[in-house]
Amino acid sequence: MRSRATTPPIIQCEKLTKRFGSFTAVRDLDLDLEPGTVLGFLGPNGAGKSTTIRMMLGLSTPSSGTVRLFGEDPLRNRDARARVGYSPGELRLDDRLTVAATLNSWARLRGGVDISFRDSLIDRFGVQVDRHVRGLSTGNRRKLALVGALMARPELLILDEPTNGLDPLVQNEFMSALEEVTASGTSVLLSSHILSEVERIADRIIVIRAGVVVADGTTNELRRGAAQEYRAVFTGAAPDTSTFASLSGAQSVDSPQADELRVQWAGPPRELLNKLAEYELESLTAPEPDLEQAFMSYYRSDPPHVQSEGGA
Ligand SMILES: Nc1ncnc2c1ncn2[C@@H]1O[C@H](COP(=O)(O)OP(=O)(O)OP(=O)(O)O)[C@@H](O)[C@H]1O
Repeated sequence: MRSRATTPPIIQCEKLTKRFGSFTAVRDLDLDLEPGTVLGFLGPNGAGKSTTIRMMLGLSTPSSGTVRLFGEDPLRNRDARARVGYSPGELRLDDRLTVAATLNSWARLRGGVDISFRDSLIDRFGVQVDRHVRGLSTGNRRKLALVGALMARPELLILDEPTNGLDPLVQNEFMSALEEVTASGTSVLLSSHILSEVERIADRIIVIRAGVVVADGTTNELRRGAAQEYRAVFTGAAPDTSTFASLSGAQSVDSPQADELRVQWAGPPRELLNKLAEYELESLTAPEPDLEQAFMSYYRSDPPHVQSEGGA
């Protein structure tokens, strides 16, 4: 057995960059997906997730930098691509086919489909195989694509917003199916807007915004690095919000009551505490940030270590 340390990453991006004309959609992106792990790929609309995924699959040519899939250049090596189950964010299906014919055509293209596993997925997600693709709802189209991605038990799943359009029951069923395949060693790149879904399954999370990685770590590491809310209640009227908004760690300052300030703060709190010490405080509390809030702070503003270049 090869030791984990010597096994190359399943996907490796180094300084991966994609420009469309003068617009940079992905800039200097470094990313490793280790074998047998789930990497959550999070970011707001237009962050560059799909563009990155398309380069990983050899569907788009990088402007600069490199991407390796199973150690190979995905633009040159189709064998590497054949080892991936991919569910794209935007589904392009042949409307003339039935669901069954669509699955059969994908099975012929890639080979190696486990028919009984495919049928169990069809049952599990409630896919109606005799329907025409033309009349399918967004959710039913998505279910079809997910069966297609999973059915050959690929070594790597690349899932671009896989639960988009699914009702909560199917979403849950899909996440359970995903947990089962990851338990058996499948590697996954899971791009999503839904933080709870990523947290449920990801070993590591990368957050991308405006084409740049703004956070990379385990869920707990990211939670620790994200902004913390401090709630200060003053014995008299609260100072003006601008007094605190100008401090270097302040991301936002609100005054929900005349005697209270709520400060979203990134980094060590010394500067904030020094400023607060200039006032008479009734209480100071710092509630545990929920994950949703923690990630919102990554979405909203530049952490100090990120250099923003030219607004791209
Ligand atoms: N072919 C293209 N030509 C020009 N601009 C493009 C092209 N493809 C993507 N872009 C732009 O690149 C940026 C990143 O898009 P991308 O689809 O990768 O984002 P995303 O993170 O997947 O977003 P979403 O979550 O909304 O799907 C967007 O501003 C998009 O408009």
